Amino acid sequence: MAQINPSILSADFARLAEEAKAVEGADWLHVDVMDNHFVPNLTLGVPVVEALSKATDTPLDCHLMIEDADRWAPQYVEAGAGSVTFHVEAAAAPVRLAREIRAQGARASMALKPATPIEPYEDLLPELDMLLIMTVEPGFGGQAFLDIMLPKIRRTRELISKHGLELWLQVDGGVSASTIERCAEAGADVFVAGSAVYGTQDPADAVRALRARADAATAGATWACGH
Ligand SMILES: O=C(CO)[C@H](O)[C@H](O)COP(=O)(O)O
Repeated sequence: MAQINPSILSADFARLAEEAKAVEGADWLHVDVMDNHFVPNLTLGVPVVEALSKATDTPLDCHLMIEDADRWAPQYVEAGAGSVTFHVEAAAAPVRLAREIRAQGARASMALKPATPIEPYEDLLPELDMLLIMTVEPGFGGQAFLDIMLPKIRRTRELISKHGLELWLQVDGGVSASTIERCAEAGADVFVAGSAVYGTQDPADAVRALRARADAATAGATWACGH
């Protein structure tokens, strides 16, 4: 079954605990950490993640859009994240970092910006629990989905299958009712959605509807039966 991870970037930051509760039933809550250096936007850090982890039973999927990921990622595990995604462009030692995150008991995930190809990182895939392919330039919610990322999603799914890995394949940016099927058909199985969830009257229902669309698009796909 497809996993839907609402992004709190599109939530009301003055009511984060309520906004987290509004999507209980989602698989993970996606938490966008931005430092105004790696991306041109500033959001939240370790203390907010710690508070959020106490405010919801939904596990936290922290996406670090920050420099010096090697230094900071372990602190997000300590703060309560169940999955930590670092950008390969911001990590000095991605293999060591992934091993450290796993040793702390969390899922280790690596993200690629749109211009970063997957091929140089094929040998790293067994070190990861999830690979995130950005489908917008990271930094802001509400951007248009980049169709040109679909071949990269397809090639990544082929690599995962070729190596027989359990790796989850996440997409983030512009995922909505009109784009999720294309992502799912290309091989994604974990979907981050910000405005398509929090921009609706009923966020929990939006999560269910997105999951149903993704599942319908991948019915019968051999890789779509996990989780
Ligand atoms: O990482 C992100 C931006 O860098 C966000 O998670 C993403 O953009 C979600 O927002 P939307 O679904 O509205 O595109």
